[in-house]
Amino acid sequence: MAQRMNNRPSHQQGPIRLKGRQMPSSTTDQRLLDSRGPTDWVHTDPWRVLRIQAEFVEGFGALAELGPAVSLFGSARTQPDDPMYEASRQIATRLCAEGYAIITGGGPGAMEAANRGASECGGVSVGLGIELPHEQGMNDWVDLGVNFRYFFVRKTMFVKYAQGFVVLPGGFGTMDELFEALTLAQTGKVTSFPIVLFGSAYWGGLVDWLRATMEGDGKTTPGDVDMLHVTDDVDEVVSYFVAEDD
Ligand SMILES: C/C(=C\CNc1ncnc2c1ncn2[C@@H]1O[C@H](COP(=O)(O)O)[C@@H](O)[C@H]1O)CO
Repeated sequence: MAQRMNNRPSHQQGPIRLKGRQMPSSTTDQRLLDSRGPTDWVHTDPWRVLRIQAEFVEGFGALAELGPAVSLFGSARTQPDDPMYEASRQIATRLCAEGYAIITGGGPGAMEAANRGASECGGVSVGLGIELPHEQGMNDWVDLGVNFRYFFVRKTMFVKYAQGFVVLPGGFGTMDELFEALTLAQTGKVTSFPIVLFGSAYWGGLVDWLRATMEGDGKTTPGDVDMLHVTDDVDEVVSYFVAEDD
């Protein structure tokens, strides 16, 4: 059968070849660059899903090769003359000397102290910042900083890239981070995740309540509260993590 000659012009669009009436009057790049159109879609959930994906991609990319790390939490309001500021700095320095990177929320107070300890020790000082209504900016001691729009994306990073948590006295933000880790450990979503509460005077009352009232009322299983290790001793914090790794 004779081959039908067909030299009509064609348009290649990625893997697709178009001819005749299927040919577009402009290129994909022209449509991308020349037009604006309505902008409402920027404020819709499908677009947010892409932004959320982008945050995960950026976070995973920045932290994938971090090596062993500990996340330190504590009040954004801890002042440099508060003994807990120095404690946070010391804990970070000592963990850094054992080869751990230090991850914090990148803010002021106990976070700044921990980043300072890690940076001064020559280790990896990570800050996972969060967009807040009153912009604070990252503390000056963060050497590797990632800023997040979404709390839940940021919280994934704290858990995914750390071997455990050290929690210094703090407010709602600190409690949120502590109880997220406890819930993940209790439900088996993370295995072997040491959580140290530093400062027995601050945490003792909460731990007593968790045992006497929450566990006493059957709302947790006996033994759940033992996931929390309370101490006032920096050496003990360090040996708790080092022993876990052995
Ligand atoms: C409110 C103040 C500063 C807020 N800046 C913060 N920057 C980064 N991360 C923060 C900030 N505030 C809270 N966080 C996170 O929660 C934890 C501390 O919260 P708390 O309520 O102070 O305990 C901390 O670990 C961060 O991850 C200045 O006054």
